[in-house]
Amino acid sequence: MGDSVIRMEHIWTCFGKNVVHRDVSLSLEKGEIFGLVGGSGSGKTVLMREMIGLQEPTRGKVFLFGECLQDAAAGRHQQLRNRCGVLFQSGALFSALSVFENIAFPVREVGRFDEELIAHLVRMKLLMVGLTEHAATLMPAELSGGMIKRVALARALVMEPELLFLDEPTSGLDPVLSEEFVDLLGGLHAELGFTVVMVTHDLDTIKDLCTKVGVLAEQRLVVCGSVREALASEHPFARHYFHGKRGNRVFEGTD
Ligand SMILES: Nc1ncnc2c1ncn2[C@@H]1O[C@H](COP(=O)(O)OP(=O)(O)OP(=O)(O)O)[C@@H](O)[C@H]1O
Repeated sequence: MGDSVIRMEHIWTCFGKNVVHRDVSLSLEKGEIFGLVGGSGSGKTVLMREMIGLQEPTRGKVFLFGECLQDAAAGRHQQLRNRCGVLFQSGALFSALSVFENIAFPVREVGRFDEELIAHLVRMKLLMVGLTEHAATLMPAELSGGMIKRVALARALVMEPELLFLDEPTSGLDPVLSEEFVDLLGGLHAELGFTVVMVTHDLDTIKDLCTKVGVLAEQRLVVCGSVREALASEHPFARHYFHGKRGNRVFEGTD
């Protein structure tokens, strides 16, 4: 328990009368890949924002790297966030900046690295995500969907985060590119050992990558365990989700 990268204790989130989370608790250990699933509007994004301190739950406590965010002094949140990388759903690259400047952006924000080191960090991360140095000179409009994801991943990794947040990392990719991206992530995870929290609708990603799955339904985390536990859940949403036509095809042979 002391080694949890993230721990949430009895989280309630309410927007006026809209109760989004009702007593949600979870704990993630170092190196885990956590996949968060749930219907549209079930509160996946809000829960992820609460984990990183971008949003305050109505009740309950969030511990990031062992520190309680609610008790942490102002300014400390940013220091803790600097240990995290975030990849937003659409890639969210800055369209007016080159690939180089996009990847360098988080480094420049910290503001204590010289140009030589920045260039080195950017080059390393480009190679890490399977792009050549030539890609650094391109503008986002010149990139394919798969390349955008890779650049966004390079940017999320540039500060060598211990914890990576991915919001639907394979959305918008065709099955082949999606599989390539999942392989890339799996390889980098094995090499670098970071912890991952991802929101995803993609059952293949869950099967191939996730060590733990959380299912949000009816304001609660109705499953929080291994893929096998998720498959065994009796909750109607989980049953429908994992044992629909597609689920059965993806998880065939998994017990
Ligand atoms: N700032 C806010 N003010 C009021 N309501 C909000 C706010 N942010 C989120 N909500 C509400 O919280 C609920 C959960 O939203 P959230 O974006 O976390 O869902 P989600 O599971 O990520 O959905 P999707 O899969 O469609 O992206 C929704 O009902 C949403 O309208």
